[in-house]
Amino acid sequence: GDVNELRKLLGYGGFIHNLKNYVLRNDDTHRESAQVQLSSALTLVDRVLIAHPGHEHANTLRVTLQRYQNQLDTAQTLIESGADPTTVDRMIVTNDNPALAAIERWEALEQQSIQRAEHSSQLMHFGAVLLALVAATMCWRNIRLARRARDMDSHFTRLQDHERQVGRLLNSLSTVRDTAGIAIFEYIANDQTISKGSSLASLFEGDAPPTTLDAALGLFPAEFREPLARNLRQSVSLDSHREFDLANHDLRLRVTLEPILSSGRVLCMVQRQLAVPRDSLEEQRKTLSELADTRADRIRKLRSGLKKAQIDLVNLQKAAHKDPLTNTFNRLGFGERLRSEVQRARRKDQTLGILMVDIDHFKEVNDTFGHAIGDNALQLLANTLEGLVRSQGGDIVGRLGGDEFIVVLADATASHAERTLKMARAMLNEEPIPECPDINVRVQISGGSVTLNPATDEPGEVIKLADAALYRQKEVRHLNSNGHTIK
Ligand SMILES: Nc1nc2c(ncn2[C@@H]2O[C@H](COP(=O)(O)OP(=O)(O)OP(=O)(O)O)[C@@H](O)[C@H]2O)c(=O)[nH]1
Repeated sequence: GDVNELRKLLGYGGFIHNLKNYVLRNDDTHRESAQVQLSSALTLVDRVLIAHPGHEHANTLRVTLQRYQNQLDTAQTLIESGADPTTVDRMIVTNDNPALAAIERWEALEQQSIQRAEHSSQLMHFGAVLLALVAATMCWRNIRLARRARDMDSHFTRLQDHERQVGRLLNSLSTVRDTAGIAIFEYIANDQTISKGSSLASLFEGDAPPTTLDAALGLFPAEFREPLARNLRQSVSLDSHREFDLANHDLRLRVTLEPILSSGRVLCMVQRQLAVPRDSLEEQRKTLSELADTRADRIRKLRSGLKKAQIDLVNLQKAAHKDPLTNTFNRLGFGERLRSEVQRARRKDQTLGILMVDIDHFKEVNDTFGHAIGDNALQLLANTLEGLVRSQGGDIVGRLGGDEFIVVLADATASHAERTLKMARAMLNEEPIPECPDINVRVQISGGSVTLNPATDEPGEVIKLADAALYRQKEVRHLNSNGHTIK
């Protein structure tokens, strides 16, 4: 606005024009107009310079306007002093108007800055648009992401629903598989006439219901017909079931027949067919191998039990044949061994030496030192006799009861037995009874000996003879010892 105003004040019809008219016509009105225009222009420029002290074009214009003021003042002085107007005009006023050139430059500059401002505002505008675009894009992306997240959420929910549905479906499928095979045929029996239950009419799908017993029975599997007919006729309860493998299916059909009774009569028969999953081959194999393992385990246990029982039996047999205190044969064991020894001797045509032994006054040992010491005396005698017989061969030592022992010597006679008795006495004479408080006490024995010839003798009789010989000797010893046998 200032530049336009200056152009008006200084341009065509402005200061130069009025100055020229004043000089050439000496017209004060033109001079005053020129002065007003020049003053206004100076005021304007000064105002610009106050706002923009360093304004290059305003400064140039200010200098030019100062020169104009000088021209006007000089022209006025010359004109008033009567100088020739044309000369003054030629000298002072020229057609040249440097102020206009300055204004032009100023204007160009302003134009330029306006353009720049416009340019930068365009740039800013562009930037703003760009930012808006970026923001919009981001916003749009966010929206898209949010939408995708929501889509995924709902997709996930749908998947879960689907999964639940599939689960339900699978459950119901297995239920269906278990129960789909159930078919119920119901018949009402009325004596020999069978009529179909009306509520189950649909099962026959339009076929005429069976009206006779035979026709109705024909609907059941062959193996049920006979028992069903019998039960229907006899009006008794039937509880029967059969299972069939369904060919080409992994299923077994379990068919049951159940009578519905009323007042002791069969009202109707209900046949239930239940399809059950058949064990897979692998499961069957597994079950079989488990069964085999269990059986093998049981057989192993049985075997080891049997072995133990056999050992126990042998031990028991041994125990049954032995005297637990002295480990010599008891009466039972001795009898068995004697029989086999007699047979052997008979085969070999040999005789046996029999020796019966008894402790003298054994009762006194028990009474004086107690039963435990008495036991030790019995063991000492048994060990002595065992030590004198041949461990390998047919010799036998047995305890017939109490303090009475018997010795059988294979391939021997009574004199062998007598020698054994002497040796036993000699050894016992050297040996105190174990743990006996009186170390001078010795086990003293009496003995009776005989020869057993299996070819002619009866063993029982021979043993009685030996016993008699023993008691004879006992009597002699008692007599000699005067009743004092414990030394
Ligand atoms: N310590 C002990 N004593 C026994 C056992 N069996 C029997 N007796 C005892 O042995 C004694 C046998 O006595 P008898 O044979 O009648 O008499 P004895 O004192 O030996 O007299 P004689 O034979 O006539 O010399 C009894 O007192 C029985 O109680 C036993 O296993 N251990």
